[in-house]
Amino acid sequence: MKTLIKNGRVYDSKNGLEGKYDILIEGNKIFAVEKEIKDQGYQIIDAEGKIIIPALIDMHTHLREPGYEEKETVKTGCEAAAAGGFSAVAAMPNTKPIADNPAVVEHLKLKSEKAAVRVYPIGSITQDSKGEVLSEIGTLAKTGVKALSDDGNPVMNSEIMRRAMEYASAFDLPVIDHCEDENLSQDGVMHEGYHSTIFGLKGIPAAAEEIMVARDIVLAEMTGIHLHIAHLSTEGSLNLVKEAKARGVNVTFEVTPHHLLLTDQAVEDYNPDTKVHPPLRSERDKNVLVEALKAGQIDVLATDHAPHTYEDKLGEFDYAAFGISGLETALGLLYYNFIKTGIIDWNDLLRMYYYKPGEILKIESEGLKQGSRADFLIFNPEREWTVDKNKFKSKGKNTPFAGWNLKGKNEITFVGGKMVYDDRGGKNEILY
Ligand SMILES: NC(=O)N[C@@H](CC(=O)O)C(=O)O
Ligand SMILES: [Zn+2]
Ligand SMILES: [Zn+2]
Repeated sequence: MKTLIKNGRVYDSKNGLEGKYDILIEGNKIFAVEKEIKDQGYQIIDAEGKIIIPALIDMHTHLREPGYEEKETVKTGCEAAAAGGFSAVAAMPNTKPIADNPAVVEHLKLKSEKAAVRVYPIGSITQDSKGEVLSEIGTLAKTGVKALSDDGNPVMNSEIMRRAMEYASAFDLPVIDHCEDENLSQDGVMHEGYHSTIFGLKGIPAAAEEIMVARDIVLAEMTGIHLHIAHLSTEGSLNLVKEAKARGVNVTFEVTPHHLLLTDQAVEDYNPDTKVHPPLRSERDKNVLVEALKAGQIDVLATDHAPHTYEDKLGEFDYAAFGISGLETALGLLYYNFIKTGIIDWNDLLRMYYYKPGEILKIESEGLKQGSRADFLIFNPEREWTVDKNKFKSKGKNTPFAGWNLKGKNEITFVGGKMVYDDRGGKNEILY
């Protein structure tokens, strides 16, 4: 049975598409994309007034399984991804146990088989992500990890990082680093600056991130590997990466929606859902990141979806867990704040949230063309909605965006030719 999506406005400039097109899908593939396809008894989805783009790829997601199933499971995390308009996520290895060996990676692959979206495993750089002994990088590569990262933790020892990069290059894997000098961040809980002083909270200076970004760039230059900086959040880090790129260093970076939209001022009510690594930064940092977004200088957008339980976030700000549950708000926030306002367009979004992550992870990301996998989303730009964490598919209700009123929402996600999410008329349904 073929399905015909009619009358949608399609954006995918890489495949020469911008305007009204009909899309015919058969099995898991796109059979045709044409100005008009005649109905020959197909199953029809009317996308009049809707926008169709390739479904997004989130290269920084925490699925928490195995070990922290109370926070999230592969099933719930992938449902959240489907609802958010993603067809694929890359899963960070900071589970329990850490994905530093083939058994944990195989477990994830098995769990992912029945999930709503595709899952690409990331292996840890060091055993138990302790930063002391390298993981078995060759074995991890054979198991199919798409990158290496100790995310959640920095690799403090520069010698270990150097060796990790050398091994990674032998297997053509990018190294994704969570840049944080722990001697500087210590037990800080928010960005160090005016607001941390006023709120009486221990700060994490911008330098804690920037020093590690600088070190990693030096090591990437020395080893020639592809370095990817996770959740870049400061002006200083951005400048370091820009300079390195200009010198020809193979470095890319990602920015999260929350660092583009919130500042350290958001911590003023001591809401633990504003507590995240790296911390929400200064107004200036945020503005500089938005300028970079506008100038086309950001490589990748990524959620850093970090779900936690209510209990993990309960109590005093100082003791709450770090992290924001981001998969179900990312696209709505980015559309309403940056696309609708003309700061970026749909093709910019695709470059940062589909093509570049696909290229970095070396995974299929061919967009909307005949013969490619039918992974796309149907977005309703007129739909008004309010972020309601109780409607999240994710177990992680920890969002600082609760109650935000947005216009424009993902309504349908197709993964491999199958509709996995349907929110027409507010159904908010996952379909298997
Ligand atoms: N971002 C966070 O604040 N938390 C992440 C870890 C990480 O991305 O560093 C988590 O795993 O909870
Ligand atoms: Zn991190
Ligand atoms: Zn993370």
